[in-house]
Amino acid sequence: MDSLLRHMVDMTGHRDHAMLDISVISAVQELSGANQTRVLGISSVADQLFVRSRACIQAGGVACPEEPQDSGPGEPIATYPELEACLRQHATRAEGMGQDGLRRLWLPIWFGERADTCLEIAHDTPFTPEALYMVSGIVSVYRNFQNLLDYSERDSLTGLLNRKTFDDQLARMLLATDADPVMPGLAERRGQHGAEAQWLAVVDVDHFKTVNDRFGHLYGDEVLILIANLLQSSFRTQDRVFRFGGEEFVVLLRSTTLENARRIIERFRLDVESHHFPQVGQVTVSIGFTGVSAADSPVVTLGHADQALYFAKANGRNRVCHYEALVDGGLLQTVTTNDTAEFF
Ligand SMILES: Nc1nc2c(ncn2[C@@H]2O[C@H](COP(=O)(O)OP(=O)(O)OP(=O)(O)O)[C@@H](O)[C@H]2O)c(=O)[nH]1
Repeated sequence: MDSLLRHMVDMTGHRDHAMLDISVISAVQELSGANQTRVLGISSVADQLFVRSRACIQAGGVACPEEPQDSGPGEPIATYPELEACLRQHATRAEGMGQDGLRRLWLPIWFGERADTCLEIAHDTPFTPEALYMVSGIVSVYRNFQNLLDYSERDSLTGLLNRKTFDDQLARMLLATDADPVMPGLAERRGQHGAEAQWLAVVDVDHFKTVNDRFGHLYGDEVLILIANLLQSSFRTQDRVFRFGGEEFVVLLRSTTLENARRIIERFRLDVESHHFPQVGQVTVSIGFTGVSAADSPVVTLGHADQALYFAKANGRNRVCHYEALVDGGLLQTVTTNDTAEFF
């Protein structure tokens, strides 16, 4: 019992998803005597589900060997047929046998209709009912705590990440790409040339005040939710999408060439333009984007993308503008003083 309490205190002391993942697998691993425990992330890309290991621990508390962080969205769900069937049936657990001869128990963490996290426990003997009962209890605490973390990190209208998490996500992206500059397997980069970099785009709905004024705030809110959905389906799982408030969204695009970044962002702009918004009809967005560098503070980088966005707004709207190209073309000027930049 002491051990269980100690793990509960540890789990609920975290304010960070990554640390929470590690503490839940440590608890399950130690208390159930499993051979290996993993937290799996489940993501949807172009209506296909993919599974990726987010954290893993082996018997004796030994961390599993690191997996490459960015080898695409992960393994197709078909690699896990029992889990696939379990998700389709909205069930709370699935069991199967791995190629290594170990039994597998999968426990998806459901939030309403979605389960984007799943615990996987590998063990060589069947679980006793007591062990299963205890693991289910840990999973419930994990789910509640994830919910709480999500609540503080996400925008309540759209479910996107909120402004509060931006600086941290940006720092993580820069750190991860420093450590792992090569990302094989991404469709967008196949056959492309040019240096890969990180990009930040600011997306703003055009004439949104008119949408609210003509159709009311409820339809305005619906437009924001649909744009958030389009953002999530247009960008890759490695990218990060935020709602900064009002009708402004920010996207961090990870490791791609300028040509690809422009193409992906342009594709999203077109997706919005061609989407039929119920009652409202057509809605368009203007977008400014810029390269991200560890040398610039988040405020400076956001300022660059904002300047490109204002340029797009002032020059017809429903368009994508690249800050560096505008500066190179003499259409924007930047004067850098210390850590900040001023624009004209
Ligand atoms: N429905 C709804 N409206 C919001 C929300 N947050 C901000 N707004 C509205 O968004 C509108 C933003 O209007 P403006 O900043 O004038 O910009 P705009 O009309 O989009 O014009 P341009 O950006 O110049 O194309 C305001 O009317 C705000 O009240 C929200 O959460 N829901």
